[in-house]
Amino acid sequence: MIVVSESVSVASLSVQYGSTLALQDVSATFRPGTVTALVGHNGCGKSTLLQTLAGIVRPSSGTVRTGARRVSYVPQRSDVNDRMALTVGEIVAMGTWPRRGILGRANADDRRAVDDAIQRLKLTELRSRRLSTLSGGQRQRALLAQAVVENGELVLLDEPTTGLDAEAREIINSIVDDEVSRGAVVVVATHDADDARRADSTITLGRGEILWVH
Ligand SMILES: Nc1ncnc2c1ncn2[C@@H]1O[C@H](COP(=O)(O)OP(=O)(O)OP(=O)(O)O)[C@@H](O)[C@H]1O
Repeated sequence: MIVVSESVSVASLSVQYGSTLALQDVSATFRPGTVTALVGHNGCGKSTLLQTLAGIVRPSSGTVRTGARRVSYVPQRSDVNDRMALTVGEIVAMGTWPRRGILGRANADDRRAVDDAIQRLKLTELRSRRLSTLSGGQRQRALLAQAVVENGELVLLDEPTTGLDAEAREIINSIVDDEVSRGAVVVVATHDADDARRADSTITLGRGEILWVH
């Protein structure tokens, strides 16, 4: 159950990588129980905004307010190291680490959360397979299952449905709906027109600046 009711926001946010200004004076609000889609051309700053909300990238100026939220961030699957000798089950179980620490013992609730996420993302048959042996859609479902176990109040998804077939997209969309129903703030970077249509609001970025909000 989500209890954080205030919105997540960024104000006058700028992010610079060396001489590249990836975000410029971006201000936006993300409300609990809603999905916001970030859209725009390649390189317009979508991933940078997600990573700044996740606390991975530090702003050059401006503020990020996420409240006391647990953050679940799922990067673009092409950015995930697939040489890790980890099985789907192990990847999903890593979602319990924020609660118990890497060395902590998993309790019955942790095991139940992992089993539940594996079932909801239809990964039961793939549980013992290594990430490197999975298709793109299977890999995306495994990464999302880890985020589901984390049970974050701010859920950041980078191109979760890009290149996936209708069945995988349906599974992922139903998880996004569930996250929204439990009151999470969900932000999705996407090139997919359907994802943008499904969202409660859409922020269009162009060269690091907000062009439109609707
Ligand atoms: N680690 C980095 N170091 C230097 N420049 C970077 C880095 N990450 C991103 N950039 C640059 O910042 C700008 C914004 O990139 P970002 O990845 O946020 O865009 P994006 O909208 O997510 O793109 P895509 O749709 O291709 O995923 C681009 O010009 C990119 O080249």
